[in-house]
Amino acid sequence: MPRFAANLTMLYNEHNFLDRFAAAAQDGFCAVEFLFPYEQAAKDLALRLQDNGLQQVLFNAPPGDWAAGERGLACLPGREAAFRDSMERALDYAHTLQCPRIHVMAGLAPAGADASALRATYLANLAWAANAAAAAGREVLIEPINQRDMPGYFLNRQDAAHAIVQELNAPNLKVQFDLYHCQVVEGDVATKIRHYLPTGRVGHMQMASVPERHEPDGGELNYSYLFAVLDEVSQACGWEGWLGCEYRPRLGAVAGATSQGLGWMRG
Ligand SMILES: O=C(O)C(=O)[C@@H](O)CO
Ligand SMILES: [Mg+2]
Repeated sequence: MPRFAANLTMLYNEHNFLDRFAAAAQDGFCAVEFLFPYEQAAKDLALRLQDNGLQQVLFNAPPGDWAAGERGLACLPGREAAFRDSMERALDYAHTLQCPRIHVMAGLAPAGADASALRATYLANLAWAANAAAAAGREVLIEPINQRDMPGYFLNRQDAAHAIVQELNAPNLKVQFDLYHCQVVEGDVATKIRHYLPTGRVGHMQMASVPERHEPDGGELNYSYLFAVLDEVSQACGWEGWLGCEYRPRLGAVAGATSQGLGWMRG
């Protein structure tokens, strides 16, 4: 079976954020990820990891003003200074959490913006971020996200993400391959696992059912089949990454909802 990481932003919402670590460990997870940790002190998070025998495998750099609608800064001309500040903040957290990888969100394409100017800004910011992260021994990840969930998001397709990683040619810049977004945008998920994992450009994976973004035991993707493909391909090419459980439990945030929904993992 793949190595599963619990996404503490989406799972265990029946608990306070800091209590989600223990809940995940009790359910058998040994790794966690989350989106934005910045409301908590890094040292408090590190303590929860340590107390519960967990490793942090991924989190996101600050995405700009989320409440105002921003979804990352990396492709936005004129926001380079804010982007660098966000990356430095993320690297500080990564150091305390001993987290090897940081997801850097691209941002929403401003209406009417010149796509080539956005791409040039994105590439320049990613090159800077990869360089800063390399000095700290971390990886930078970029994730294609579907526009149904995030209208206007700049990076949507696997091939576009891989083209950028190839163009920048920084060994610590990789793709975050979220099977949920891949299925929504382009499909052919098993073939893409077979194609992209052996390239060495995939740094992390995530999953959820489609279209509901619930547990991976229903909807239009057959995860039993995809886990077997992932196992086979990982073994053949030596891929040793994590598969983040980035879904909203079907039962919501009622007591025990996340644990009750984990039958797919136990089976
Ligand atoms: O939405 C996703 O998928 C993610 O992985 C987040 O990090 C970005 O919203
Ligand atoms: Mg994702």
